[in-house]
Amino acid sequence: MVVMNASSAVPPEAADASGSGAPHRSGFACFVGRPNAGKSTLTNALVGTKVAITSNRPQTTRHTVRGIVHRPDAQLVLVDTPGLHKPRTLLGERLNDVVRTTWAEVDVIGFCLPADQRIGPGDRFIAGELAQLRRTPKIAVVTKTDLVTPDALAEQLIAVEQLGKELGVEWAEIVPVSAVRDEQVGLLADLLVPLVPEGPPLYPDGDLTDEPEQVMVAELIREAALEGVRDELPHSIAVVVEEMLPREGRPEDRPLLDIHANVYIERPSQKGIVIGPKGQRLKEVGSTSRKHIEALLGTPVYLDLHVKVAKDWQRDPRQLRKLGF
Ligand SMILES: Nc1nc2c(ncn2[C@@H]2O[C@H](COP(=O)(O)OP(=O)(O)OP(=O)(O)O)[C@@H](O)[C@H]2O)c(=O)[nH]1
Repeated sequence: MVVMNASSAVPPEAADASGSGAPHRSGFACFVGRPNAGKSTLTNALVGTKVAITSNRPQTTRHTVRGIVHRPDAQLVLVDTPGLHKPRTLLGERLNDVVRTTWAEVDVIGFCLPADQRIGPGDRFIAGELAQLRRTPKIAVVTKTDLVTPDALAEQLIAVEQLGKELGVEWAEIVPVSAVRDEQVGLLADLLVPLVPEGPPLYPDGDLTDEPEQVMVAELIREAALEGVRDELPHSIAVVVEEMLPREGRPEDRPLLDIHANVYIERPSQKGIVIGPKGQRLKEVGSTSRKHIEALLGTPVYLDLHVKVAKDWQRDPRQLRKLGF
């Protein structure tokens, strides 16, 4: 596969990334891109563990989830943001604010563009915003390369280079990857590392994320609750973990973590969709998310889920705060 050097922003020591002489580097990177561009999947692939939340529905990453790539020569802290989009609700505006704040704080930005989608108005909107961030280096990441032919990929790489020229964004690199096939993911890390400053590790070895556990657990539940829901429900579900406590009186070698969580919807009419006939759907949501939570936390879990209505929570500032926005 090709890597195109759009400019020569990589300092010389990059050639010796894993070599003994190179100084240790550490810093923050974030992936931006339109909804469904593959940002979360790429974060997971780089970190090697499921930390960000993926879904085949757009706009599912609400929280800024960090994954941490530990290497002998560097530590990359990955910040995963929601997609930037034209805001229609208060929640939409808040999400965009989160994205812009994140951009201004990171050392390098990866702009994700799916290989199988034509560059559209959404991508141009983001590229235009990126052009205004003069000092932060940007890598264009062409994602999902496994979905296209080599010819189509080559065309997309050229289109991305063209997009940069047109809107005045200077790409430090343009790199094609497939997160699903784990192709060029390591190379992407190699290209990101030289763009973060020299410095000691920011997080202890072994940490994958500093997102509070409760938020990650809530995201796993939300992801399961969204699965298979076809209409506009994705924008109407929020999950809050009320309590996470080790069950008392358990033998030391057989611990159990009690988790109580509320699934919030906007209208009573949505309750049936989430719960399903005879509660079957909610049961599945519970057992699916429980498995993921157990894998994440490494302990058996008892999960107690309740569905509640928080009327029009997307438009109400007080509700938004309560739900963590
Ligand atoms: N074939 C293929 N599919 C991918 C790849 N990366 C992501 N996908 C799929 O694309 C869809 C969207 O991926 P996400 O990682 O959730 O995208 P995102 O950009 O984080 O999406 P938002 O959270 O909505 O902004 C999912 O169905 C993924 O499985 C890839 O390398 N190859």
